[in-house]
Amino acid sequence: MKVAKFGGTSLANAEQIRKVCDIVLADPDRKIIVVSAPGKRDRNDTKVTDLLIALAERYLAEGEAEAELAAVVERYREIARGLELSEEIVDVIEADLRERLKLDRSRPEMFMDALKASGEDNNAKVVARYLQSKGVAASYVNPKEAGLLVSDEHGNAQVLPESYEYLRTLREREGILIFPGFFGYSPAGELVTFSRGGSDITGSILAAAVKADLYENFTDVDSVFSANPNMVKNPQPIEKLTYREMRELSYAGFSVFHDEALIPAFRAGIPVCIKNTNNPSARGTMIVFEREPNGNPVVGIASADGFVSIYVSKYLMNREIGFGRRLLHILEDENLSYEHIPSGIDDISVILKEDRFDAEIEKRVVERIRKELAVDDVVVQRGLSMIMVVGEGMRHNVGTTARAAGALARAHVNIEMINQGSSEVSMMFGVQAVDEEKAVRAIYEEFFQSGPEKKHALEKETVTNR
Ligand SMILES: Nc1ncnc2c1ncn2[C@@H]1O[C@H](COP(=O)(O)OP(=O)(O)O)[C@@H](O)[C@H]1O
Ligand SMILES: N[C@@H](CC(=O)OP(=O)(O)O)C(=O)O
Repeated sequence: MKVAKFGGTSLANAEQIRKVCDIVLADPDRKIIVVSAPGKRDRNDTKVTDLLIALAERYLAEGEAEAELAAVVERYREIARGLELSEEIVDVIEADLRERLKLDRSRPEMFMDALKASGEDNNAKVVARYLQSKGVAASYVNPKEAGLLVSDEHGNAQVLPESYEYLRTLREREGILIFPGFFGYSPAGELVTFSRGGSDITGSILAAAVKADLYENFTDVDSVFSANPNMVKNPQPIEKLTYREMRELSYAGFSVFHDEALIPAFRAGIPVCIKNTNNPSARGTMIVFEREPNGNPVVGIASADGFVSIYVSKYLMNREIGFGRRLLHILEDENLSYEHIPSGIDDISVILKEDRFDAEIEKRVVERIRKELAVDDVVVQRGLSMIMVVGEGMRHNVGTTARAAGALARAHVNIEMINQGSSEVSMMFGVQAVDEEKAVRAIYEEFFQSGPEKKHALEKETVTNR
């Protein structure tokens, strides 16, 4: 049995949905189908999830949002017409949205999640209806009734372990099951969404629960590439990645697959395949426990902007017991999580996501660090990008850091910080956001375009993350 997830771009309009259904019907093992909300039809389009956020925001602010509601309903109307479905499904969707708008607005996060999730929920109903119209035994599955239980952190849910047992019973159901991605229900029965892009997580949970032979993740590119194709022209496709490599890469900016989506499949030992809805015969990228080395220590280079660094220095910091704990405690009091902590003898930097660190929080945090930790200096630097260089082969390969740093120096990119990840399969460079693309291209050229003479032939062992 296979679980197949189709992303927003794969379901953006009627033509795409027809392709998806052809793919589903082409393989009888594709039994559980996870769908996203309709995504962008072209570069300048808006995803239905973003239309729904706009709808919820306006309704929360003004108690009225007819234009925003109409924009969402129109997307489904266009799809229903293109699929030659009766208009009745559009009425059902509009009625559903109007019901959701009646929910308690005094709890904006709950209200927002209910609206956001309608994108996948209604799309799952459309896809099921279309398959039924073709005489296929397909049915929509409601995540509540199926037992997809999640924590109650709105917009950032985590699956609860008991879900797996409930969801396992999906195996026994007849026909093709169309399951909406992106949300589950808290034990109190409230709808809660995963973070953005979270339909990938739903697919992984279901694949783990039903012990699928394969989790297929259909998107709009032939494979995962060794660098973001929006930054590097024709980057090398990747045939195979280990779970650990993919987790590092997706965490660090490969938006093609959600970084939290790997864990359920990994724990259950389910291989993941990233494939293209628009070119299903392309082999795609397989994500597995281990892969053969290919002579290149680096498999991919990811990047993301929007980071801030808090640099703290204090003479003899290394001898002060509890310094790190007290520093992190200050962040914990502000409900801040951190991303990286490169450190030296007398200094330490804490890297955070910038969007959660506004000027007010910054002032409080800096004051407390100065006062409570009696430091020599504390400097906040905003506008940073993190470049992550990833590859299992880096564990056995001396000199990878020097090659990457050399490439950055030649491209005149100033390195603000380096963190050789403890996982040994990644290294991180902090650079100014303006230099992000230049940095990615420079490292890409070093490891993927410099000719065979530069490739390290040292990597002998099978790379593994078992
Ligand atoms: N390294 C990469 N390899 C492949 N695609 C990437 C990479 N980095 C970023 N992307 C982008 O991810 C996109 C697919 O992800 P997403 O838009 O979330 O798709 P979906 O709608 O299928 O969920 C691709 O179109 C591509 O622009
Ligand atoms: N529609 C949701 C969830 C999702 O996974 O979407 P997509 O498959 O289009 O990335 C979002 O936009 O966040």
